[in-house]
Parts: sequence; C-alpha cells; structure tokens
Amino acid sequence: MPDLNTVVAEIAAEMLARPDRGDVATYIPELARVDPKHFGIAVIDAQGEIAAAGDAETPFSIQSVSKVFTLTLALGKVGDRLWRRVGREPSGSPFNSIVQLEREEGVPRNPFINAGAIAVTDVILSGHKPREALGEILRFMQFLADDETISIDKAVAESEARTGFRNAALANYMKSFGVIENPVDYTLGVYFHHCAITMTCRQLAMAGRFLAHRGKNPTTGHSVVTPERARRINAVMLTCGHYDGSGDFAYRVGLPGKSGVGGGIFAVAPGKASIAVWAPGLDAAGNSHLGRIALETLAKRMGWSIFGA
Ligand SMILES: NC(=O)CC[C@H](N)C(=O)O
Repeated sequence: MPDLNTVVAEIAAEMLARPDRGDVATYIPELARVDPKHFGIAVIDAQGEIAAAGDAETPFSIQSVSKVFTLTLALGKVGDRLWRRVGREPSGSPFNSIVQLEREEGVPRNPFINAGAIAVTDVILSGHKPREALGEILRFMQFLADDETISIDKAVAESEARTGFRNAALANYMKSFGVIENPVDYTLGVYFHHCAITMTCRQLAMAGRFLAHRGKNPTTGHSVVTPERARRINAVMLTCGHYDGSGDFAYRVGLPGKSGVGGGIFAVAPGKASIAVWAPGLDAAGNSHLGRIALETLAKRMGWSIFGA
C-alpha cells in the first residue's frame, strides 16, 4: 500500500505545476476574483490521520458542496417524504437548467442540481425564519467539522443574490407548481447563504467523515445518520454529484463526490477516507478541472475506486 502522505504531497506538487487550470466561475462576481493558481487537498483516513498539502488551510466558497449537508439535514427532518419534493435521478443537464421542470411538474430531478437544492432548502426552512434555518445549517457544519470558526462569506452571498436571476427563475417556477412552500425570497436567501459558507479542505474533509464510515464519525463514535442513509447519500453523490459530468466522474474517479463552482470537491472512499480538494478553475460542466484530476490520481494510486483497481 503506498504511503498516503507521500501520495497526497506528490499530487499537490503535480497539480500546482500544471498549466491547464480551467476557468474560474464568473457568473457570481465575487468568485471571479479568486486566483486559479490555488490547489489544496486534505484526506482523513479511518484512524483520523490527516494527510494535507498545498492550500489545504485556505478557506474557499464551498457553493454546491453544501448541498450534501443540506440533503442530510432535510432527510433528518422529513425522512423519505423528501423524495416527493425532489427526485434522485441524474439530470443529464447543466446544474442551473430549467428544462425538465416544465415536463416533470416542477419536481427537480435530484437534490444536487440548483432546482433540487433550492427545494431541499425550502424543506429545511419550513416552520422557521430564514435566519434560524441558516443558523441551523451553519451550526451543523461547525458541529460536523468540530470547528466553530466556520462562517458565511456575506460578500459572496450578496454577490449571488444580486445576480442570481436563474435561481430566482427556478424557484419561482417551482413555486408555481407548489413545490416551494415558503416565500421565494426567503428560500433563495437561505440557499445563497448556505452556498456562501467558506471552509478549508481540512474542515470539509472533517465534516464529511460520517459518509465514509457508515454514518458515524469513527473518532468520536458519534452517529450522524444510519448506515443505510449514509449509503444512499453516497449513491446520490455518485450518480448526480457532478451534474452532467457525473458519468465521466464515476468513470474516471470511481468515488462518490460533490462539486461546487467555487472549485471544491468533497469525495468519499467508503470505509477508507474522507477527501476534499480545491482548485478554483472549472471545466465545461462547472466542476473543478484539477480537482477531478487530483481525485482521479489519488483513487488510482491508492486503489480506492469503488469499482475495483
Ligand atoms: N454548482 C454550484 O456550485 C452552483 C451553486 C451556486 N450557488 C448557484 O446557485 O449557481
């Protein structure tokens, strides 16, 4: 078995040296300012040992990676009734697409495309004020990562609120079918703010450990979800976590993973490790270009693909 620390250090050196960095997201003006030269990686094994390299301690905007955690929270609140409000099939469409909503009565294909994540946020919001719902999401992240310093970048949230016309269209369109229950502005406000949570690779890998270990943090023994639920969340990440790039990600990397337009990817090697990578430049599907290559390299060198070596 290759040494994890060595592999992680090698990957960081290789990624930092590559000229092909992808393009940073520009549709959220605050994200356009991020330097595409960054690369960070953190891997936490079953014993809690952390292998980290590059910019693993630099906070970045987690964006859609937050949707793994809002899905977990919403399932905790309403259980399998959630699947009446959102599907669990890959969309084969870009993350911000609206086309399927018309044909499928306003029910989004899965919880990771924007429409689906907005519907999930609406479930968390129900019965609460926006500030309370957002506080619950943030505290959940802080609890999972065991780190109270995790915060929301208000400038990013406001930047997206000012320019999020597509998300507003998706939310209003779902509202017309009754899929969104709360005032659209409230739901969108919470959604933009949870996407604007900033975390480091190390914090993100910490937060997601329960998904690599049958729903439990293996160090504290604390159970976050049942083993069955962890398995199912991982299944949705594998099939839908990279939008219309999900098939290619499974083919190349072979791990459940969730990307965000901030350039982060959270991935799970079941029973082995919780992983976070960050490289701000994106590919055409809006997934981190070098993040994917780094994970592909890691899975290959460690023999971690869930489909076998
Ligand atoms: N893919 C993403 O990370 C998209 C999240 C972003 N906040 C949006 O709604 O457009």
